[in-house]
Amino acid sequence: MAVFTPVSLDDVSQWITQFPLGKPVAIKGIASGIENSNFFLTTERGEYVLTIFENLSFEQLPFYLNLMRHLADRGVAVPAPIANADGQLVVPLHGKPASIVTKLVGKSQMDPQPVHCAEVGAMLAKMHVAALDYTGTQPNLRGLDWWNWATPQVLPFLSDAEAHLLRAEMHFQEAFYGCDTYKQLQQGPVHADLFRNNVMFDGDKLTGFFDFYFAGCDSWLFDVAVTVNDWCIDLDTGVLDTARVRAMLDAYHAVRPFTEAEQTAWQPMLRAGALRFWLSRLYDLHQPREAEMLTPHDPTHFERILRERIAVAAPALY
Ligand SMILES: Nc1ncnc2c1ncn2[C@@H]1O[C@H](COP(=O)(O)OP(=O)(O)OP(=O)(O)O)[C@@H](O)[C@H]1O
Ligand SMILES: N[C@@H](CCO)C(=O)O
Repeated sequence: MAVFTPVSLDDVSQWITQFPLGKPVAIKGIASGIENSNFFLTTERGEYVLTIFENLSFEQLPFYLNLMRHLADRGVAVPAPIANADGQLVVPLHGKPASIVTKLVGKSQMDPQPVHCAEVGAMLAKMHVAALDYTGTQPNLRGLDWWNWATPQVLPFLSDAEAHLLRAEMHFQEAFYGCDTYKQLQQGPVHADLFRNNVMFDGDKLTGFFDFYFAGCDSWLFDVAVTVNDWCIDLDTGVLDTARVRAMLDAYHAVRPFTEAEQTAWQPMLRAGALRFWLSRLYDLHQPREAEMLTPHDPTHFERILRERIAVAAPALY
């Protein structure tokens, strides 16, 4: 159940007059999602998603919502945030920050085929290019600095073999992030959490990326690695499926050609993408936030992926 702050039609009838959306007709809580309270909101003008943010603040949210607005304005398939009469995308509701965005058609594709991976690859490249002139700045808050901070927090809970892997991989990634090739990688706003459950499909057609709340500025290649590590694997083993990897990378490359530096950095970056989620899942498991309500994701999934990426070279970028 993911409605932490209930909202009724009565609650929104006055509140919504600040938006150019006409009268509200229906509101329905969305059960999935673990971070925020989400609702499908139907008004005279159409269908929208209303989100009440349970953890992010009024100061933090503009980076994400302005980025989504920027992308939507440039034809990238993302929910378009709706501004109120004062041009604000984030406004209080029941004392918490809230926003309204357009509703994407379709559902998540949890058993992706090469055709879906190609759609994701092409839209990801389009998104990277479209975000280049976005003026908001924020680092990836789950980047190398966070890994360095989180590592000592989780080490006491790990077996010797896990601790050895984590220390060795942190050492490897520190060296990689410091090398000349890494410094040549194109950086810009990235989604950084583009898993299967954060993309909507209508049949085989991609209708949108959503859940931008881990977005930040990082290398484009990191975004590609995170996405490949979720969309193009056998979920039981973490082994890459060459047909899906090729479909995603070729479609990306056709929109925004990969560079030589990216080709060189590809194998270590896939390891970085696996380490990031191994570490965050370990952290959420061993250091849960107060009031955490749901079972954390399984860290061993990403430990397996990391070991696999170390042992077996992935298909080349191009
Ligand atoms: N713009 C949208 N259009 C259609 N459906 C949406 C939209 N935004 C969210 N949803 C639906 O709401 C669900 C929850 O959204 P979301 O994943 O963003 O929630 P969350 O609380 O931020 O959770 P989590 O961090 O677990 O992903 C999604 O799985 C999706 O079904
Ligand atoms: N995609 C993340 C959860 C945060 O959205 C994970 O699978 O660990």
